[in-house]
Amino acid sequence: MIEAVGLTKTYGSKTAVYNLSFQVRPGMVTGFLGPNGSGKSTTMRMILGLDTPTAGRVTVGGQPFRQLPNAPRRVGALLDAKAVHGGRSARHHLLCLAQLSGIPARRVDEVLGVVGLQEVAGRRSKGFSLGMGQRLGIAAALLGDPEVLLFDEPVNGLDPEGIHWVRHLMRKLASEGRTVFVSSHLMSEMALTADHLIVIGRGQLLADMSVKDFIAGNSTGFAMVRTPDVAADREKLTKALTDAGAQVQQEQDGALRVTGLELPRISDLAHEAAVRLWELSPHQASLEEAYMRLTNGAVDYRSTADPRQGLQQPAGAPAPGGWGMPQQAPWPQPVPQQQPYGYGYGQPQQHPQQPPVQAYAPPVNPYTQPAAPAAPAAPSAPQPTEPVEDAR
Ligand SMILES: Nc1ncnc2c1ncn2[C@@H]1O[C@H](COP(=O)(O)OP(=O)(O)OP(=O)(O)O)[C@@H](O)[C@H]1O
Repeated sequence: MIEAVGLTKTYGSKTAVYNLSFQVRPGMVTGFLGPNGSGKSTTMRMILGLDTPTAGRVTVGGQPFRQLPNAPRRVGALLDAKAVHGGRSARHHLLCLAQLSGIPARRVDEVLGVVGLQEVAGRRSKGFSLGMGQRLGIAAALLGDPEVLLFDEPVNGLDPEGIHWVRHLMRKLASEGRTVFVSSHLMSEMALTADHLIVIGRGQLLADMSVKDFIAGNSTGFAMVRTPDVAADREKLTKALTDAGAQVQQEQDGALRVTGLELPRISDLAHEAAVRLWELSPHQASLEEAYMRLTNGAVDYRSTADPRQGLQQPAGAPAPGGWGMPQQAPWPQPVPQQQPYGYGYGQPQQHPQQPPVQAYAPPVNPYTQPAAPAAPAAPSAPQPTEPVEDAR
């Protein structure tokens, strides 16, 4: 188990982590989430004794990392996959780490197999792709067969097969009773991998709870309502629902996204308004939506739209000198102003890509299209070539 109590780290006038207290328990995958610069890597470095807390403490198995007997055999970590001597081969790099930690050399080939790098084990790591480097970093973390594992952005640069593999590896390690603490910005992946979440913003704890509770507590469920493609019916139903206190947003495909009313009530109101329903289904928001809503106020770095001032040429004008570009801008104009996600506490959830009802241009309702010829059956998904199982 990892335990932080009042953990604080300042760099000069910058407070990277402030008064963080949490526990990371064995037997589950704990996701560590937070916007860029929120203090995740700093926290992980303090767990591993690479940074000294300004205040508070963090222990692994009850002791500070630096006081842990045989620490490399008990804690494995992937912090920075690029922190490798590029002139060494993958096998040589792992052999060096193994020798430093008193780990038998045969273990190197085991972990090379686990991460799927056997074929390139003799190649210098400076020629490795980002994903291969990540795999090598994961191999290093597994080397000592540790009971506690920390992974900082382990799927960074991995291809879909690699992401799938990491997900299963994390879950397997946790199912063996290990403590698995993993940071990631990939919410869809975290939703599939993690059991528990610790979320920080600007160095402070925002949430410490199960994934299920996090989504339920930080998002609003909604009903998807689909009517026949008759604008008058849709408007009638929208009015009836709004009058009853619901918030109604129209989706691109004409469906209505309704919050604030239970499904039976929506059904009754549709019946009273004499509007037929083709769909009435409950939906749970995604982890990404819940995360956006929770961390909206703690984001330090937000993008603005690119105004490209002085770069746009009127149609027919000569191309800008020296660019050798076609005169027509290759993107639709004008570029819309990018808005930060607009979730606010207590506000109806506003999906950033959904236009408000008034701005709606009728889309094609797939339910009104003539039946398309049956598509050929999709071939079964090819089985990814899994790296060989850990031979321990
Ligand atoms: N050695 C350092 N010296 C000064 N400031 C630092 C140092 N390390 C981190 N910081 C600052 O502390 C804050 C937290 O950084 P940290 O790398 O821990 O964030 P993070 O959550 O891991 O970010 P990201 O998601 O972008 O990796 C940032 O503002 C960063 O600039």
